[in-house]
Amino acid sequence: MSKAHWAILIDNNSQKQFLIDSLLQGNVPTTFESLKPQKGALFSKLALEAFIDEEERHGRKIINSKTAQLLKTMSSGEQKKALLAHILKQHPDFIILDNPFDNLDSDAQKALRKKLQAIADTTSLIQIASRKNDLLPFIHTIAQLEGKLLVPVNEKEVGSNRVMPKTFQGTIPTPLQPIEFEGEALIELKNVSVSYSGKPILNNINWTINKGSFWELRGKNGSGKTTILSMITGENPKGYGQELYIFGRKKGSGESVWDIKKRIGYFTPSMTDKFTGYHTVEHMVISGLHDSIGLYVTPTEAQIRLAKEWLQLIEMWHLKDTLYHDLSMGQKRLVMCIRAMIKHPVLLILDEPTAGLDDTSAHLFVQLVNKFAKESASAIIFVSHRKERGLLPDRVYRLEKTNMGSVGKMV
Ligand SMILES: Nc1ncnc2c1ncn2[C@@H]1O[C@H](COP(=O)(O)OP(=O)(O)OP(=O)(O)O)[C@@H](O)[C@H]1O
Repeated sequence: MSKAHWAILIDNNSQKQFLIDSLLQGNVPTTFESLKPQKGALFSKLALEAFIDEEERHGRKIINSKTAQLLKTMSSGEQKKALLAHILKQHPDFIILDNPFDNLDSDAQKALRKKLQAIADTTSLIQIASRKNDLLPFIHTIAQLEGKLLVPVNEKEVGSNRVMPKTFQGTIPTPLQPIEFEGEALIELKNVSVSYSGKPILNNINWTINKGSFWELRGKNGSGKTTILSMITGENPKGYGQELYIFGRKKGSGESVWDIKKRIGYFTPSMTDKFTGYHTVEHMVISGLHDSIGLYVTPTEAQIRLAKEWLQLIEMWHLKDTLYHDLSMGQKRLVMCIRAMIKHPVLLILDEPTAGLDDTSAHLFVQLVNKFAKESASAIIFVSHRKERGLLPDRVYRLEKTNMGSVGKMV
């Protein structure tokens, strides 16, 4: 007989971690009574991060023991594949799939759907989903997680991704001290190629990012998006000896990493998924002016005023004294976004910023990015796998995989 499966829809108010912990500890809500004495496994970004941590701290390779490559350096698709293979080897009775399709391109999503369909005969699946379009078609028992409470949902009532249109009132606050940059081209890659251990990843990439331009960077898993970003932020040594110009200076010509960092605003969800500090919302926003996550110095009056304007813009001023830690996921993302924007960086990089957000929160996030693009002089690179509805980039730079490494196409 086939196994029982469940889908749990979550939004900003869902206490997802509470549900996951309860299920794994055998403290299951009545809906899941049949799972009680059984062995569960977790397929999630956090589970992956725990393995990456283990590797970094103790040098223990667990899910990637068969390859020489560090888990941290694998693409999202490669990491998820390794995690699923590891889980299946343990033969769990049930698997909790926490937003399993996040960070995966359409082919990888298709392959994962097929795989999950195949294991559904022998293993119970509990899919936690922020986006309704992600629901697995063979799961018919659906509930909404409201706080800690599971509320059954009729399958027919699960609508498509309809979201309330929302626009932000007011204007983007101006910076305290604009960061100057003379010249038009912020970043130039001329015939840049990268390979790892002889495997070509990027093949003759030509891409110029000019002042004030708004780019979406697209490409399948493993196409080299992170590799390009890490060269732009100065963290990847592969840029040395190549025609790579960062804020007008050739890579390796004595540029300081600090000079690069101060001109860049950066946000990717993993920056804060593991952040455990106790800082207020107001201090988190101000910390963007110091390039730290969390504030470790006393803010000035002007900084406090500026943070107020930003928090008013996103309608979160009333939460200024709330601990960042206690915000919902959607609220956290908006706060981290304005933290990256507050200094009006010359270049703002948002790396898959909407992963894990429900439809409404993702929509709000996109509106804020569009608004900033329109009202500021900053250039933006927005990386996403999903065609993010409503995003209005000027141009798209797409990496297309070939056997000789990815080539770039401007769309
Ligand atoms: N330090 C490294 N050593 C070996 N291989 C690496 C290293 N860093 C990246 N790679 C490989 O380079 C390829 C491109 O990885 P990258 O992370 O840039 O892709 P991506 O487009 O960002 O993928 P994703 O969307 O899945 O995050 C992958 O196959 C990855 O395994």
